[in-house]
Amino acid sequence: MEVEAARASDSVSESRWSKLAVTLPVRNVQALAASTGELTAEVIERYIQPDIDAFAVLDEHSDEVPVIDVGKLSSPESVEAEAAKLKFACAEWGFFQVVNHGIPDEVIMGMKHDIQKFFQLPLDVKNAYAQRQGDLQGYGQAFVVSDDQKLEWGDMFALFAQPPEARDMSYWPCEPHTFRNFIEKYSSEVMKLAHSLGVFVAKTLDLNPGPFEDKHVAQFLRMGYYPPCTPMPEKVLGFTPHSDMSFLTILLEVNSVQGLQIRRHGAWIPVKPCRDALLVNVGDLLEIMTNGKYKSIEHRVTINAHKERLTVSAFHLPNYDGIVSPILETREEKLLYKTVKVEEYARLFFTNKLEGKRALDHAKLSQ
Ligand SMILES: O=C(O)CCC(=O)C(=O)O
Ligand SMILES: [Fe+2]
Repeated sequence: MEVEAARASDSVSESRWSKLAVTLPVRNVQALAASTGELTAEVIERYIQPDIDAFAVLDEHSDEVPVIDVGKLSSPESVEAEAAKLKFACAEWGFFQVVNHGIPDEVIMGMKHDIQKFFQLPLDVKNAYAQRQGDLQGYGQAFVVSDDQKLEWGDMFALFAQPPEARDMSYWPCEPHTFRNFIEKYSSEVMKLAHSLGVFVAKTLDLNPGPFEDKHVAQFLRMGYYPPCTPMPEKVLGFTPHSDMSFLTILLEVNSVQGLQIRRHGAWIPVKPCRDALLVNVGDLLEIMTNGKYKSIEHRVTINAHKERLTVSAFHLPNYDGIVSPILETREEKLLYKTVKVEEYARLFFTNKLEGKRALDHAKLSQ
């Protein structure tokens, strides 16, 4: 009975998330990159990013992203020091690597293997999977809202995952044949991790974990494929600068090819992929909930001249029908953000092209 009820209300929320993913059809970049003869100056023009060099890239800071050991957060002897590191990471970086995250190695290895196989499938096979779940499951490029907009040098396959007891996997890809099973396991494990990180995050602010636990009942999995760009890798981006709408995002860097850069003190810091870690970032909704103490940081994806990059982003989102409110630590604390309706915030986020932090600016109270 309970599962049935969850299914009914979740499917309402599911179809409502799906209405947001409006995007114009554009060419598949993987196919384009493979057909070098077609890469004329005119074609590539649409991908050239005029502001790509606007800020310095500081390679020398690339191994400074904080590392959080989940094992240490769970043990009474080490929890205090590790929680202090977590607090610093969320407040000062908005990004951190997690090690000892508890996700079994075979799940991560299986997911990594099958994703690479999946992207090698013919385009029509991938497209067919994308059309099976309406707008919720997509293949190609998201957020293309106008014909003259610059395009990103990457494709994605995205799908929506409910909590394990309510999910419908019948639309998920089953090629290679183990893929659906690995997506299911990976998605569940990452959801559990997001859940426990949410609780640890609440503890670092001495807040009641309740509201932090129920803020990620839905998950979008975005599998990204960024082909090499032989003619001009330094002029294109796999993902333009944006902050994530989520509560927490957890990123798996499938083949450890570097590409992600995060905005810090006005410059871009490349993040060095770490084989045994997952990369976590604070999303807009967590910034709002913490009244700005934890930061949803802008990031972008650069492109390699010779190597493809594959990633899986797992965005953890609250219920579509809910609200997110800033939670204050003390009565004296000044309120800096509005309470947002998830539905309205999502609409704002998805209908604006992701230019920096525009959606989040709307949630700030003018001082
Ligand atoms: O693929 C990546 O490295 C990051 C992608 C990203 O920023 C996102 O999916 O929001
Ligand atoms: Fe992102």
